[in-house]
Amino acid sequence: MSMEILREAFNQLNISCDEIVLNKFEKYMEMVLEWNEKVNLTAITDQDEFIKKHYIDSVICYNFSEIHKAECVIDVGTGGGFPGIPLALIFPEKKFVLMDSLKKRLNIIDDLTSQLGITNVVTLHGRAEDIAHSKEHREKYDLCVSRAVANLATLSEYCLPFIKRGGNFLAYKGVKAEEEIKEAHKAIFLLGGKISREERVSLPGYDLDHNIIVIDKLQNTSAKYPRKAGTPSKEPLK
Ligand SMILES: C[S@@+](CC[C@H](N)C(=O)[O-])C[C@H]1O[C@@H](n2cnc3c(N)ncnc32)[C@H](O)[C@@H]1O
Repeated sequence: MSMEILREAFNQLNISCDEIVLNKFEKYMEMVLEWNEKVNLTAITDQDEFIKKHYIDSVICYNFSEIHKAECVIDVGTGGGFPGIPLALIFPEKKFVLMDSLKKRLNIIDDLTSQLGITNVVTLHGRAEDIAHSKEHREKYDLCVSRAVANLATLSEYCLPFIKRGGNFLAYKGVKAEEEIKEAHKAIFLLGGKISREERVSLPGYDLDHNIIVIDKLQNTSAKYPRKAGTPSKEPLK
C-alpha cells in the first residue's frame, strides 16, 4: 500500500518520476526507519505515515515557480533529510546542500545517499549562525527550504543570509502561520527579505493542510546577521 500512496500523490501534483527514482524513495524510507532504531531521526515509524508526513509534505511545493528556477538549494536543519532528500530525488538536475548542527544525522544521510547513488546531495555540518558567515556559503544559494526548525523570525535569521539577492526562501509551516508572520515582519525586513505570499497547501485525502511562506530576498543581508549562535532563538529580531 505505502508506495501506492506516493504514486497517487505524485499523480495529483503532476510529478513524473520513473521506477528507479520511486525505488530510491522506498529504500531511503526503509533505511531511515532501520537507522531510527539506533539514532533518533524521526518520530514517525509507520510507512504510510512516513510517506505522507515526510515525502508528500516535502514535495508539496513542486509546482512553485521558485523551486523550478533555482539551481542551488540549501535545506537548513534537515534532520533526517526533509524536505531536502525528496526534493533532490524529484529534481535531479539541481544541487542540494543539506545542513544540520547534528553530525550523527548527516553521517547517516551521507551513508544512505552514497548507497542509493543520490549524487546531487551534499551535507554540511554546523550551526546556521556560524556557517552563514562563511564566504563559501553566504548569499550563494538560489533557494533555501526549511521545515520544523524554529519560529519564523528566528528561522529567517538562520536562512536569509544564505540566499542570493533575487533568490527565495520557502518556510514550511503549519496551519497557524499567521501569528508567526505577524511577529516576523520586522525581522524579515531587517534581513533583506519580503514576504511574497503565504500558500495554503493541501492535498485531498492526505491529511495535509499546511502553509508555505514564500519570502523573496530583495537586499543583501547586513554582515551583522545572523547574530552569534543561540541569540536568534533566545532573542528573535523584532
Ligand atoms: C525538528 S528537526 C526537523 C528536521 C527536518 N527538517 C524535518 O522536518 O523532519 C530540527 C532540526 O534542525 C536542526 N537545527 C536546529 N537549530 C539549528 C541551527 N541553528 N543550525 C543548524 N541546524 C539546526 C536540529 O539539529 C534538527 O535536526
